[in-house]
Amino acid sequence: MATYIERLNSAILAKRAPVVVGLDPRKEQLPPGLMDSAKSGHSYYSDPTATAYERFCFQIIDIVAPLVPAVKPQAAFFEELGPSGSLVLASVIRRAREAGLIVICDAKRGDIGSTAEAYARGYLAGSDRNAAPWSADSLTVNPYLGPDTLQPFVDVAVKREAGLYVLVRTSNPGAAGFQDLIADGQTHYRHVAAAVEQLAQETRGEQTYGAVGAVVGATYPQELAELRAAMPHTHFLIPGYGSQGGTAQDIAAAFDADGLGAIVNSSRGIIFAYNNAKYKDQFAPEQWESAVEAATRDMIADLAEHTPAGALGG
Ligand SMILES: O=c1ccn([C@@H]2O[C@H](COP(=O)(O)O)[C@@H](O)[C@H]2O)c(=O)[nH]1
Repeated sequence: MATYIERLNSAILAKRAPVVVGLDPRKEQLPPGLMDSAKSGHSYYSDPTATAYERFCFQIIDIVAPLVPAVKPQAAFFEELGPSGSLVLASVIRRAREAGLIVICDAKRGDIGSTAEAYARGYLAGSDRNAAPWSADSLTVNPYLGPDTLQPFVDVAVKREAGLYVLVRTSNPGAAGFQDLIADGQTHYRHVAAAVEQLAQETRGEQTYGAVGAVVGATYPQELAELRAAMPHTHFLIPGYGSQGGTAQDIAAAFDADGLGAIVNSSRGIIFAYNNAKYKDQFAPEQWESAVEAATRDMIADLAEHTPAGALGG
């Protein structure tokens, strides 16, 4: 089999796009008709919203699978629905993997070591899709509990050829509140970055990038450039492009000269593009799928034009 980074890089090179489409279904923003048809027709799930989320995500997967290497389901929107949402999350992950997509599950897990191991076993399937019930290729991880709590995730990830993305510098407006606090003359996020880079080095084998990556927000271009220099073996998952204001120019520094080293997420900007001012005039709400495709293609072209991702496959 192949490691997470080998599978991810070959998918990025095949699609010539370092783009991950976020699957963040929100009931109030679903395209017209989806909720009504889920309520009226036969459904496997007791909650019609769960049925609507599954259909919506399956349709998005079908549209984006030929265009991008990866999807990132946001566990929160599925968990919000309770047990049926958790079943849909598993089913969406499975469907995405069957479509050939790399799946980054954004669940931001973290706990004391022995509990962290259970999270890792539940989410990290890696190269063997049947190895975990939520059979993701990689998982986002919260490092707040300390370095010892990252190790169980790393051990499971290495064993199963899976990946991790540890929160280092997040995209939200209040990121600096805790992450920029100084200890021993350095910001908290730089301490986390040093630990993550160490784990990336330990797990990279012959590859440039290790199994342990970092979440770095597109909304803080200066910190992103600084972290890229400090973390040469760490793959970056970059949220904050599009809806949160991050631009392609803001994230150009994240890529290496081959256009690798980072993958950029957009969730609302793609899946709810039909509702976005840029696409509203071109597509009626019933044409929401065409809006998804147009927004995905536009993001790919934007990154190709304004970042070293233009070098992919070239
Ligand atoms: O620092 C972070 C970490 C995670 N996220 C998640 O990414 C997506 C972003 O969605 P958009 O609609 O493209 O803004 C969402 O699932 C967040 O929970 C993040 O934004 N920032």
